[in-house]
Amino acid sequence: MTVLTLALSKGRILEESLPMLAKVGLDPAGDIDRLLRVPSRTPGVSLLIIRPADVPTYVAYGAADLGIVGKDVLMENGSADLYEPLDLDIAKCRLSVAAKKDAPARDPRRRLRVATKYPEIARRHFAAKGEQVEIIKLYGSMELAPLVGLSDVIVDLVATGGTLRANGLIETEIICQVSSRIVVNKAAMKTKHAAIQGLLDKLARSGGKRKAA
Ligand SMILES: Nc1ncnc2c1ncn2[C@@H]1O[C@H](COP(=O)(O)OP(=O)(O)OP(=O)(O)O)[C@@H](O)[C@H]1O
Ligand SMILES: O=P(O)(O)OC[C@H]1O[C@H](OP(=O)(O)OP(=O)(O)O)[C@H](O)[C@@H]1O
Repeated sequence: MTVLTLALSKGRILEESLPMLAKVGLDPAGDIDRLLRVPSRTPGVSLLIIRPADVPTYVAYGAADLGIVGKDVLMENGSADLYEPLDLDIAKCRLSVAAKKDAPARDPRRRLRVATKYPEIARRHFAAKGEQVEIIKLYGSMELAPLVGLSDVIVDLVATGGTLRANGLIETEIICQVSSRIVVNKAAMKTKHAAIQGLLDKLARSGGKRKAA
């Protein structure tokens, strides 16, 4: 019988979280190739392997009790429906503004064009500076946009800076630091408190940083 369901962000976060999950017996019990729901090595805890952007939705609706997801996704989609008790300190990067290294000066009467997968974060960032911008929503390869004149700047994740450098872009502003977080369904935190707390304690002991309440 499933006692707890944990939603994992497939891709980079899954790869980076597996060593920590293995330490506490929460890694998949078998091969996860193509499987979307798998038992973990802890009886009663099952795992969902889903796209990062879907994790907050599964947890908010209670289809999963907990999830692992990047702070970038939480900031973009809003996380008011979720508790965020632990910072796992993995998949670390930052959200930044970047532009072409040799970009010519822009006509100040024209609004800055910003290409990004994070329209809400970008809008909030520029609004806080009193700047009205035109946001162009993209789904990947943001670095291409300034190179082909689609946008003046991008808002994207930067880790080593290698992708920016390879494409002749420079980081002009850091918006915030990003790492992966544990999120918890608010109702489950009450109804399954002991099981969830036990799991959070284990993850905290294996490297997760507790967030102030
Ligand atoms: N270069 C990076 N270094 C460290 N962490 C990163 C890096 N890029 C992304 N991340 C983190 O990993 C998360 C997932 O990134 P990943 O590239 O695996 O998926 P995605 O391409 O955003 O998702 P999807 O498959 O749904 O398009 C991001 O939300 C972010 O928190
Ligand atoms: O500063 P760096 O170390 O180069 O990392 C930054 C890159 O990493 C992410 O892309 P990812 O490699 O996940 O590819 P994707 O966006 O196509 O999934 C991000 O979107 C950047 O393109």
